[in-house]
Amino acid sequence: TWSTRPQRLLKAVQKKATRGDPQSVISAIDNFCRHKEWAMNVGDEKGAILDCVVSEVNPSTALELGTYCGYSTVRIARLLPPETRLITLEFNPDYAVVARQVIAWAGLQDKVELVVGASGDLIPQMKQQFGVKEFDFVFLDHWKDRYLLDIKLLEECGLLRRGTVLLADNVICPGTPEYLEYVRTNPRYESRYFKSHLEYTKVEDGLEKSIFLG
Ligand SMILES: O=C(NCCCCCn1ccc2cnccc21)c1cc(-c2ccc(F)cc2)cc(O)c1O
Ligand SMILES: [Mg+2]
Repeated sequence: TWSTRPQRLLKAVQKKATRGDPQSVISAIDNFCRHKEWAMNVGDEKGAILDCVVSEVNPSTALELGTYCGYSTVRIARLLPPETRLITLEFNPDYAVVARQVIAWAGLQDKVELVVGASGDLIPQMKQQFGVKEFDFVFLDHWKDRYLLDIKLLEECGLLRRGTVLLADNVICPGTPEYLEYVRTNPRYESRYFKSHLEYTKVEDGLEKSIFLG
């Protein structure tokens, strides 16, 4: 039976990275994706911007939509102080199996709660089921046509507060035009575009940082 790309990425982490060393896990994935097989991690260039925003926000409770193999999960969780938590949602159970092992290899499993399911079903459960009061930071990296629906859902569920920072991947490639239009024109958001490139390529892409003004 053939292995999948996420399984081959995990093998590269287990071969090249040091257990308990998040930076070595990040480097192992970036090297695999740059030199062996492209994969849709946020990557090192956009990842550095993600690091800056996470460090600036220093969130107590963070949400990631779209775990994939756990690359951005590790990037975010490695910057979180003790007693803070990152909830990450993944729709594809096979991706989740790989991501759990990548996150564990980095030694970050105590900071991360990986939940398998669809954002539309899980976001309304965040307060009751997951004991979340509100999110300080949200990283959007899932289905591009769900970004706008899901920030409206987060608003409706009272999960955003004045100052919550939303950071969206792929606003140029593959692109999220309705989302961009909304956060850039709605007076309840203060938005800024960070120009970058599609992971491991020269194609333009970028991150949109939007602060919810309440
Ligand atoms: O599609 C992308 N990501 C989403 C994958 C599926 C997420 C599913 N999912 C996860 C949680 C969750 C919760 N609820 C509902 C659904 C949910 C993506 C694609 C590209 C890309 C690909 C080809 C190309 F030629 C150029 C660019 C680059 C990226 O960086 C990406 O992120
Ligand atoms: Mg992405």
